[in-house]
Amino acid sequence: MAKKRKRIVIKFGSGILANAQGTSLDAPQFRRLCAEIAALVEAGHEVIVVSSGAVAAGLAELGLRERPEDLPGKQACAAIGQSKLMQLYGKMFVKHKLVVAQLLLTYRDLDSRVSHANARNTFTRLFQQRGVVPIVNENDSVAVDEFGKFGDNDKLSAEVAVLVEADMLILMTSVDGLLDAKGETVRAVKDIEKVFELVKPEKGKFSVGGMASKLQAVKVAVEAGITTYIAGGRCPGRIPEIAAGKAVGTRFVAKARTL
Ligand SMILES: Nc1ncnc2c1ncn2[C@@H]1O[C@H](COP(=O)(O)OP(=O)(O)O)[C@@H](O)[C@H]1O
Ligand SMILES: N[C@@H](CCC(=O)OP(=O)(O)O)C(=O)O
Repeated sequence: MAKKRKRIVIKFGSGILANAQGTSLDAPQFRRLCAEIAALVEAGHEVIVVSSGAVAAGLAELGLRERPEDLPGKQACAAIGQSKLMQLYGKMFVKHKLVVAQLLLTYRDLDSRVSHANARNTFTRLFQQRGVVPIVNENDSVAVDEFGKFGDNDKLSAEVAVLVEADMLILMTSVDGLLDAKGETVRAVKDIEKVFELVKPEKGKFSVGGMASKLQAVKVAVEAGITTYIAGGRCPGRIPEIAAGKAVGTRFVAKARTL
């Protein structure tokens, strides 16, 4: 019998959190996404949000219109933007009597058994406290490539889903799923290896990952036995629909879990 209360990791990409110009965060969009998550928590699910958007949120303060190429520029943007991001989540979730918890992770926080266990213990304790929504991002202001950066939040969200033994991972993005060569949404994928050929090089102006990184992340999650979805983050209702098992976006079938 399907579990009624699920542990769900939901990733929001930059493209669905920034406004069209990319100069600030899209507050109405945050309001709706947070309301949909609050309804899941109210229904008894445990939800972790992996949120991009820090760099996009910091651009305007530095007088920039595009993602900076240089590392200090990106890190300064993230340092400013991360606090704006959390302020906005805090403001939206408090309306639903929910508290936000910020977890900024680097690759190093998950690459050894000890640090892995520490991170997992934090999530476990947060879930014991009903009414908390953990919000995860990469610790961009200090993580640098040569010291093992995740690089994109698709990968990070899959690692978090594995860490907490999630039942489901949902990647909310600017398209309503993986599109085939005719531009139609692929409804279900049983063999992840067969769909990499559908990836096109384009991605959102403020995004890092692109579809290739999403499929890499999906592979990690489904191989760990976690059902994964890619779905449209600007389509109202997708989050509750997926949680209820409706066929929206693209569903990637999980491999059987090994003991
Ligand atoms: N086969 C495909 N199906 C859907 N989107 C694709 C495909 N190949 C490439 N893409 C691109 O992936 C983008 C989504 O990834 P990205 O821009 O990184 O979003 P996010 O900020 O949510 O991580 C889409 O806007 C689209 O341009
Ligand atoms: N950690 C970065 C986002 C990195 C990232 O993966 O972005 P995206 O491809 O939009 O999910 C930030 O907060 O801006």
